[in-house]
Amino acid sequence: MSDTRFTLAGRLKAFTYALRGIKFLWQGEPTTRFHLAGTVLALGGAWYFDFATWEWAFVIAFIGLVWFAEGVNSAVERACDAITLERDPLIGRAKDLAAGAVLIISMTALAVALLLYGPRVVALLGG
Ligand SMILES: Nc1ncnc2c1ncn2[C@@H]1O[C@H](COP(=O)(O)OP(=O)(O)OP(=O)(O)O)[C@@H](O)[C@H]1O
Repeated sequence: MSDTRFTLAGRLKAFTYALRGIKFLWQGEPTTRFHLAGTVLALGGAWYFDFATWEWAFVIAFIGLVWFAEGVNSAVERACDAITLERDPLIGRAKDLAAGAVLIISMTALAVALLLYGPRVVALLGG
C-alpha cells in the first residue's frame, strides 16, 4: 500500500515522476513533433502579430490543453496495452475515446486559432 502522509520529500518525488512522464511523452510519442511544430507556430505568430494579453492567454491555454490531452491519450494507450495486446472491443473503444478527446481539443484549438490569426494573416497577405 502506498504511503498517504504528506511530506515534502514525497511531493518532490512525485514531481520528478511527473517530469519523467513529460520526458516519456516527448520521447515515445510520434505526434509530439507535430504538436511542437504547432506550439512554435502559435507562439511565434502571437509574438509576430503582437497579441493582446487576453489573446496570449487563449493561445497559452489551448497549447496546454492540447499537450494535456495528448499526455492523457498516451497514458490510456499504454495502460490499455498493459492490460492486453490481444484485440479486444473494450480496449479499442477506450483508445478511440481517448483519441477522440485529443481530436476535440485540437479542432477547438484550430477554430480559436482561425479566429485569432485568420484576419491578421489575411490582412498580411493583402486580402
Ligand atoms: N488491443 C486492441 N483491441 C482493439 N482495438 C485496438 C487495440 N489496439 C488498438 N486498437 C485500435 O487501433 C487504434 C489505434 O491504436 P494504437 O494503439 O495503435 O494507437 P495510435 O492512435 O496508433 O497511437 P500511437 O501511434 O501513438 O501508438 C485504436 O484507436 C483502436 O481503434
